[in-house]
Amino acid sequence: MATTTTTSTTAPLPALGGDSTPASLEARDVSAWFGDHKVLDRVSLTMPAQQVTALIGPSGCGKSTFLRILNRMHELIGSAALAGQVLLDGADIYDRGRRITHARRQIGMVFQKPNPFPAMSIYDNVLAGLKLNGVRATRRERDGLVEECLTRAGLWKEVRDRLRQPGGALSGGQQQRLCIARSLAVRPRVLLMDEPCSALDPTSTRRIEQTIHELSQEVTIVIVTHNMQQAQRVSDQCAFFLAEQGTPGLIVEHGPTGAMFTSPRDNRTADYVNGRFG
Ligand SMILES: Nc1ncnc2c1ncn2[C@@H]1O[C@H](COP(=O)(O)OP(=O)(O)OP(=O)(O)O)[C@@H](O)[C@H]1O
Repeated sequence: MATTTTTSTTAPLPALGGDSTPASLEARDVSAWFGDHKVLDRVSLTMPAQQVTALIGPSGCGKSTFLRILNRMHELIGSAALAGQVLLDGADIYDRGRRITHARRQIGMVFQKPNPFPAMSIYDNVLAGLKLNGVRATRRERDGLVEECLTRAGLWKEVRDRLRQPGGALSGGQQQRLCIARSLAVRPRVLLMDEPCSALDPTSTRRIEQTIHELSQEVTIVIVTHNMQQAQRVSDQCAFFLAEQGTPGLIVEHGPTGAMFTSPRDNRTADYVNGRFG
C-alpha cells in the first residue's frame, strides 16, 4: 500500500493501490453460482482502459452478478461460487495471495441507489474511503482532495459553500454524484456502476451521464443499464447478456456500441435493442 506523508504539501495524495492510471479489465470464462443455481456460463469480455463498457440485457440475466465479480463482491454472499479469471491489466484479482482489499481499492463501485452516509457531512463523505483505509493526510491535502473529487464528479460548484452540511440533505442526483466523488477519492483505476441513474429524474440522469463522459478518460468505466438510449449515449462498447429459458446467462454479442445498435449480428440482440423483448 502506498504511504501518505503528513507534511504540508499541495501534491495530490497518491493512490492507495499504488497506481491510479486507468486499467483494462478482462473476464475469462467466468461462471457463477448461487448454491447449485448456475447464473453465468463461461463469460469472457475485455473492458479496455479509458473506455466505457455498457452491460445490457433483460432482468435476471446476470449483469449485476457479473459486475460484482469484477471487484470481488460476489464472494461476500454466502451461497456464491465462481470459476474463471478476472484480469486487471493482466493480473488475476482472484490469485491466491492477492488480498480482497487490493481489488476493491483499484476497482470502485457505485450502486443503483445513492448510499452516502446521510448524517455525515458532504466533506467527510468524500473522505470516508480514506478513513476506512487508515490513510492520514494533512488538512490541506484533505481539502485539496475533497475539491478535486467533487469537481471530477461534477458537484463542486453546487456544494462548495455547504461542505459541512449532511450528505443526506442533497437531492438524489447530487447524492449519487457525492457517491461517485467518494469512490474517486481512493483513486480507483476502474469504476463499476450498477444502474446508477435508475433512481433519478431525467435531469439528474443527464448530469450523471455527463459526469461519466468527463471521467471516462481518467478511469475505466463499466456500467449496467436497462436504458438503451443511455447505453448509446455513454458507452464505447456494449455487451448483450441473455439467459434463455432457465439457462445461465451468457454474452450473446459484444462490440462497438454504434454497431450493436445499428447492425447487430445476432437476431436476439436486434430484438432486444429495438425493444421487442426485455
Ligand atoms: N444473492 C442472491 N442469491 C441467490 N440468487 C441470486 C442472488 N442474486 C442474484 N441471484 C440470481 O442470479 C440471477 C442473476 O441475477 P442478477 O441480479 O445478476 O441479474 P441482472 O441481469 O442484474 O438483473 P436485473 O437487471 O433485474 O438487476 C437471477 O436468477 C437472480 O435471481
